[in-house]
Order: sequence, then structure tokens, then C-alpha cells
Amino acid sequence: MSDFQLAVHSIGRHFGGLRALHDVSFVVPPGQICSVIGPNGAGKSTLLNILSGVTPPSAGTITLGGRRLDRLPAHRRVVAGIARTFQNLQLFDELTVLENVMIGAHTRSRSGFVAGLIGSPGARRDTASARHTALQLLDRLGLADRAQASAQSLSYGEAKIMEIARAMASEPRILLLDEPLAGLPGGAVERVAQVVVDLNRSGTSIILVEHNVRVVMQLSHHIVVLSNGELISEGTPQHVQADPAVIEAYLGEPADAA
Ligand SMILES: Nc1ncnc2c1ncn2[C@@H]1O[C@H](COP(=O)(O)OP(=O)(O)OP(=O)(O)O)[C@@H](O)[C@H]1O
Repeated sequence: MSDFQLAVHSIGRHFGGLRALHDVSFVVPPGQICSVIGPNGAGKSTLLNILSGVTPPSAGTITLGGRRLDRLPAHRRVVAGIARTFQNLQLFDELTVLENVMIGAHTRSRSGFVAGLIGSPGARRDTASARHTALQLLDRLGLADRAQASAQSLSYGEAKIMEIARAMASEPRILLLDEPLAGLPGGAVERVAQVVVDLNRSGTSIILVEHNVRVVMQLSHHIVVLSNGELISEGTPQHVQADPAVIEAYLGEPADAA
């Protein structure tokens, strides 16, 4: 089924005179983990920002299941089925873990989080449903015992998982993860990586921007490699790992020149 295939077609983005992305096209079939890798400044975050609606593209189109997404504002892309996490933690410190995750569920509800606090009957139903969704997710991702703790009491690894739970609470078809493993201690890397695999096995497509190449090679079905804003290689982990263009981009010289 291609109902939720994401297609990125000829995306470009300039910042003044700087070409951050140029003519980038690729497809993410439903159910895949597609990683985007590349050296610093390659355009990875810009691409995630364009996919999630944070940054408009200068050129190109994005479709999900054939439906144009690139002209929708970020909140309507969430409803269409795309959710994301950010490179830096975006916690509401003074709220509990459960409340942080409920905010994600409310992005799909009709009443919204503030109306839920005020308490109209419809909003109360939405709040109960958001609570149920959030508790189920925390249970699934191994954080149920921290549901009532304040977000600021979480370890860095737990907070990363909480952010993934909040994004998942909007029930996305595609989850965009911006460096979910950055800054994590060893044990937490494996735990967060396992969360990514489990979510994918239960049907969520994932676009992963990540510098931890070892984990990327283990998890990904497909890898897109960017360098200086251009797509220089894509394919299976085995394919891109052996591609001289990728080796050159990372090492800075032709692979056969060494
Ligand atoms: N808002 C912006 N204004 C101007 N230039 C920008 C902006 N955002 C990104 N850039 C530039 O676009 C290029 C691509 O940046 P981007 O952050 O997408 O790369 P990246 O691959 O995510 O890098 P890193 O791995 O270091 O996070 C860089 O040269 C960066 O300086």
C-alpha cells in the first residue's frame, strides 16, 4: 500500500546566498526507517524543518499518500500524519511527564489543551482520551512509572523518550526524529534505539537524522546521504557504506586517492 508513502521531490532551500538544499528527491515507503546522514552543515536539519513545516522550501514539493503537504502549516501537517522531535529538548519543566505527553495528543483533538483546562464537556472528553492515549504510550515506551513525576526530574535519556512519546501521541504515520541519540550515555543509546525499532515494528514510518552511524547502519531500511545540500547517495546501509561518494564526503578526499 502506498497510502502513506512520503515523496520528497526536487526540494531546494536558500538562505540568502547560501544554498542549504538543492534538488533533493527521495521516497519513504510506508513502514520504513529512512535515515538522513551527512557531514555537518549538509542540510539534514533544514530538510527536517521543511518536512515538518518549520521552514518553507524555496523549491520542490512534498506529498504524503499523494496529498501535497508543502503548503500546509506545521499544525495541519501533524493532523495529516507527520510529527517530529527536536534536536534540543523541548520540555515543559513544570508539568508532569503525563501532561507533557498529553499535549501531543491534544494536537489532534478538536478542543485543544487550554479548552481542556477550562473544562467544557467536549473538552473534558478530549482530555480523558488524551490522558488514555498518553498513559498507553508511556506504558509502551517503558516510562509508565514516571507518569506523575515532573518532567525536569527525568534523566536525559528518559526525557528524550518522553519527547518521542509526545510526538507519537498525535498518532503520526511518519515520525521525524532529529538526533534522538545525541548526548546520551551508552546504555540510554540502546534504550532509545530500541524504542525507535519498536515504534517502527508497530507500523510507524520513521525519518531519522542521526550522527551515530553505527546505530543508523543497524536500524535503517534505507539511508539518504546529503553533502553540501545535495543528495549524493541513497540505498541500503550496505550500499551507502561502500559508496565512494559517501566515503569522500566524510573523509574529504576521493576514496581512491588514499
Ligand atoms: N536559518 C538559517 N539561516 C541561515 N543559514 C542557515 C539557516 N539554517 C541553516 N543554515 C545553513 O544551512 C546549511 C545547512 O544547515 P543544516 O543545519 O541543515 O545542516 P545539518 O546537516 O543539519 O548540520 P549539523 O549536522 O551540523 O546539524 C548550513 O550551512 C547552515 O549554516
